[in-house]
Order: sequence, then C-alpha cells, then structure tokens
Amino acid sequence: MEPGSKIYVAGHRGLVGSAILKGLKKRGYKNLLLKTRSELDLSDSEMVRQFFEEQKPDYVFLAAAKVGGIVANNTYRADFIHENLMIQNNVIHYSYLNKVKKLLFLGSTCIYPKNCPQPMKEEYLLTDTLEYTNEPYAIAKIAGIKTCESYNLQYGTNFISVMPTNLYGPNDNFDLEKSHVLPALIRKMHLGKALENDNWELIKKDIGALPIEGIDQNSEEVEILEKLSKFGISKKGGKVQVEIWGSGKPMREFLWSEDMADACIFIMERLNFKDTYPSDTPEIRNTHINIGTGEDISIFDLANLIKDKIGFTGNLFYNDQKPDGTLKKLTDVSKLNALGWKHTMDLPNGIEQIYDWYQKS
Ligand SMILES: NC(=O)C1=CN([C@@H]2O[C@H](COP(=O)(O)OP(=O)(O)OC[C@H]3O[C@@H](n4cnc5c(N)ncnc54)[C@H](OP(=O)(O)O)[C@@H]3O)[C@@H](O)[C@H]2O)C=CC1
Ligand SMILES: C[C@H]1O[C@H](OP(=O)(O)OP(=O)(O)OC[C@H]2O[C@@H](n3cnc4c(=O)[nH]c(N)nc43)[C@H](O)[C@@H]2O)[C@@H](O)[C@@H](O)C1=O
Repeated sequence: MEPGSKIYVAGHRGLVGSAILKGLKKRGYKNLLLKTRSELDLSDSEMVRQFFEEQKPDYVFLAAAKVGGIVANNTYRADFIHENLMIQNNVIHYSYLNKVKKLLFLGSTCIYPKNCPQPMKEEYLLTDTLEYTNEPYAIAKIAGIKTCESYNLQYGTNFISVMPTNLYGPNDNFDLEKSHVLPALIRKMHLGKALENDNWELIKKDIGALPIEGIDQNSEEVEILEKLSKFGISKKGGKVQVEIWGSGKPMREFLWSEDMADACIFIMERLNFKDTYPSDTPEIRNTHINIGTGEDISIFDLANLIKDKIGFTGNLFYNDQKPDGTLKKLTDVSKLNALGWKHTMDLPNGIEQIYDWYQKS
C-alpha cells in the first residue's frame, strides 16, 4: 500500500474497523474511504455496485459484519448467516469487478471444528463438524474464505483471509445479552460494584449512556434492580451477585483489537495471497492466517481477573442453563510469528485499559 492509496475500511465504527482506521492514520495513510451503515448498507448489492464503480478503492479491509456473542449467534441464527453472506458476497464480488488491488477478509477462530486438535493450525479448517451455537455464522465465514480463495484461483485476484481469535478493545459492544464475554463481564461487574456501593447515580449514568433493553434509567430504584436481575446482576440481603454464563470451564484466547489491527495492516503491507497458500496440496484448506496470542485462559479465571481489576467484591454465580460453546479454541500462531509479527498487549493490561476506556466513554 502506498501513502496515497485509496483504502476503504468497511465497518470503520466497529471494534476492529475503528482500530484499523486508527492504525492506518498512525502510519500516515490519508486517502481513507469511510461510509457509515446508513450511508452505505453493504447488504444492498445495488448500493455496493454503485459505490465501487464511483469510488474505485485500491485496497479494502472488510471489517463489516453481523457480530455477537454466543447467545446472539445462537438466537439470531438466520440473521447471522443471511447478513454475513450478503455483505461479504457484495463486497468481494464488486472488489473483483472494480479491480481492487488487495482485500482483507476476516474469518474467526470459532469456525474451526468444535473438537479441533489444539493449538489449531490453519489446515484444520473443514476437517470436522462445527460448534452448534455459531454454526450459521461459521458457515457464512467459511463461505467468505472460500469465496476469496475461489476468486484468487479463477480470476487472479489478491484477496487475503485472516482468522482472528476473540477480540476486545475500544468501541466494543457492551450489550449485556448480545456482546462477547469480556465486555459483558466488564459491564456486569462495573454495575455490580456500583450496586454494592448503592451508587445509583453511576448506575443510572451507565444505563443512560448505553440503554439496556426494557430498563428506563428514570424508573424507581426497586424497579431498575428487579430488571437488572434479569440480566444477571442482583442484590439479595445486602450481597451483590453477578451471573457468569455456563460452567466457567471453557478456555478462550483474547487479543487486543489494536494488536489485531496492527496484524491486519502488517499483512496487507507485506503479503500477497500466494504467500498464504500451500504450494503442495490440491486439497486447499489453509489459505488463511491465524491471528492470536497463542495463550488462553478459562472463563472462571477471566471472571476473577476482571473482578479483581474492577474491585467488585460480591459473588459470582455460574449459570449452567447458558451455553458453554466450544471448550477450547487456541490458535497456532506460528505462521504469523514466523513472518515477524507478535502481539504486544497482555490480558491484565488490556483489561485495565478497556475498563478505563469504558468509564470515560
Ligand atoms: N469481535 C470479535 O471478537 C471477533 C470479530 N471477528 C470479525 O471481525 C470483523 C469485525 O467485527 P467487530 O469489529 O467485532 O464487529 P462490530 O459489531 O464491532 O462492527 C461491525 C461493523 O460492521 C458494520 N456493519 C454491519 N452490518 C452492516 C451493513 N449491512 N452495512 C454496513 N455496515 C455494516 C457495523 O456498522 P453499525 O455499527 O453501523 O451497525 C459495524 O461498524 C467481523 O468480520 C467479525 O466476524 C473475528 C473474530 C473475533
Ligand atoms: C468471537 C466468537 O464469539 C462467539 O463465541 P464464544 O467465544 O463462545 O463467545 P462469547 O464471548 O460470547 O462467550 C465465551 C464464553 O464465555 C461464557 N460467558 C460467561 N459469561 C458470559 C457473558 O456474560 N456473556 C457472554 N457473551 N459470554 C459469557 C460463554 O458462555 C462462553 O463459554 C461465537 O459465537 C462467534 O461469533 C465468534 O466468532
């Protein structure tokens, strides 16, 4: 990429897109093409066609998608497969027709088989059945990787796919039901601590800044308390309890979003699709690159780490009526590390930074 290249970041207000935008600006890229969802709905093929024909971007970071945590994936199954297929089909196809020089597509480690050997190497994709809770999303993402691969092989495009682990950072989704575990636990324990201190000003400020479905910040405190308990934050006999979904046993690997963005830009600046493809097998399963830290932590330990960092002193209750999902999905990052990239942010520091960010925003 040249300093003046026209670079389109799709989804630039989301967790990953905003970090990519920040990273590109930091490196001096100035010709950045940005559209909000209301300006350009990427699931609308006519709008996408017009946009690419008019704007002719040189490079595309495809960070727009329908994204959510385990319960959102399991509940809105049709939306996750439909919207993701629409967005990626439109963006990839019109990138090809308009001669985009390079495109980066984002998969996710949850699309490896449910019982994948650990750590997960790139070639383990499509070797076994998927985790049920996110199967529709995973199938859309696998289709995205295979779309890029097929356009490269048939049309000679230069579309690269990466496979990020669970991400967190500024501009994450802090919804109590639809978000991923790390932002959800930050918010639940932040509210739990406020409840321990009877800090209703803070609780109402939090709900005002980021509405919780069905809760009016101006309601009576007893009513707010009753409704918060439906989201797993409750107070009984003076003791506050925060609910953790599942058994606490699943292991997850967490990568700071700005490290993820750095890896994406690193790959776009240095690699072509051929560098990421195996040269010796007709059965291509590993045309993508894992992005992660190579280290994981149990949800139990994560919850206690967040509890300590926030200073919440109440109880944690493990609700086995909520799904655990995949028990382990640790990336093998040797391919990326061998290219010279490694993450910089460790989890304890990342949690401190994201909690700071959350309190200020
Ligand atoms: N978060 C994670 O832990 C992981 C994420 N990924 C992948 O990274 C990518 C980005 O995810 P993340 O940043 O977390 O997601 P976010 O939900 O934070 O951001 C997604 C972005 O996509 C935009 N978007 C969604 N639908 C449309 C549409 N129809 N038209 C235009 N824009 C749209 C959203 O816009 P708006 O805000 O206006 O709705 C938002 O800016 C995804 O491909 C995801 O699968 C992979 C692994 C883990
Ligand atoms: C990134 C990845 O994200 C999704 O997969 P996931 O890793 O299972 O996502 P998660 O962050 O929602 O949960 C991780 C673990 O944590 C537990 N857990 C505890 N308490 C809360 C809680 O309060 N909220 C959430 N969300 N999870 C909780 C939860 O039960 C699970 O065991 C995919 O669907 C897929 O879309 C994908 O790509």
